Amino acid sequence: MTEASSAVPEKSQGQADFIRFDDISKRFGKNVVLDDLSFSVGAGERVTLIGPSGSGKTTILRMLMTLLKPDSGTIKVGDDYLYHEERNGKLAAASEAHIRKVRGRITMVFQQYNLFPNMRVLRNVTEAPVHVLGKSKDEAEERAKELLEMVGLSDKVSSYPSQLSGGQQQRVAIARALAMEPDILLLDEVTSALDPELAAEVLDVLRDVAKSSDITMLCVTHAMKFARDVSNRVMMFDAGRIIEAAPPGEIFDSPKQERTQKFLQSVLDES
Ligand SMILES: Nc1ncnc2c1ncn2[C@@H]1O[C@H](COP(=O)(O)OP(=O)(O)OP(=O)(O)O)[C@@H](O)[C@H]1O
Repeated sequence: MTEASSAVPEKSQGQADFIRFDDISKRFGKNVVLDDLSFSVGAGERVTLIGPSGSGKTTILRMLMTLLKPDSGTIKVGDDYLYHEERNGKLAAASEAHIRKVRGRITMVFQQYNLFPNMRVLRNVTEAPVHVLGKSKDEAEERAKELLEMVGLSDKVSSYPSQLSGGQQQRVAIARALAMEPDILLLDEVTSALDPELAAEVLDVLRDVAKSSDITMLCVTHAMKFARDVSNRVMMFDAGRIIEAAPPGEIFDSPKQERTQKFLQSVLDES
């Protein structure tokens, strides 16, 4: 079993093991993607997942979104189970109603912004709060305007996504995610498709989000400076296991594992 300690940030008043993965395994055919993986994340903690391509980082985020089911093990968010291994070793998925409840607390921003192309920016942000959270149109619009101001796009509320740069579209996607008032924000390589300048704008917005809220963040990224600024903890994945987990200063300045050193060097060489 691979156990990564969970450092709870001083600022967090919340649960130390808000998100728990216990003995999670997942394989696709012969490809073992997650190998008996256990870790926990405290409420309000910001955790960055790093590691080579194919090491299982996105798989973890997708399981939290219930887009993907583990083969075995238990995943818990707060007091709610997403997947639960029973005594007989069988995997029990939580009920649909239960999953909906947990899903309502988690949102994810993807590498591709996935905005609705036929809707203006404002409606992109209000659509789910109105139809999923049941907010009134006025209330949703008021909040959407605040969020669009926060991401620096007040002047784009009436634009269509195709009229925006990639960085602007990604900032709309962040506003849209936050409009769902999540407890947990999952970020999957959100700047990988962007030029450095546009990526920097998006990362600045995320720095502000991290500073101004107590949202729990799990972030897959190659943007190491951002990870250093924002994270409480960095977890290094290799072949479906966490081989090292530590605060960013420690892992970036004096990684213990040779594999981590090599990976960080390769990221530096790329940039
Ligand atoms: N639906 C699927 N069917 C088959 N194999 C899959 C599927 N989804 C993921 N995989 C495989 O699982 C492994 C882990 O993928 P995952 O996307 O979690 O890695 P990652 O660490 O996020 O990598 P990257 O940085 O490239 O996104 C990869 O080998 C991938 O090819």
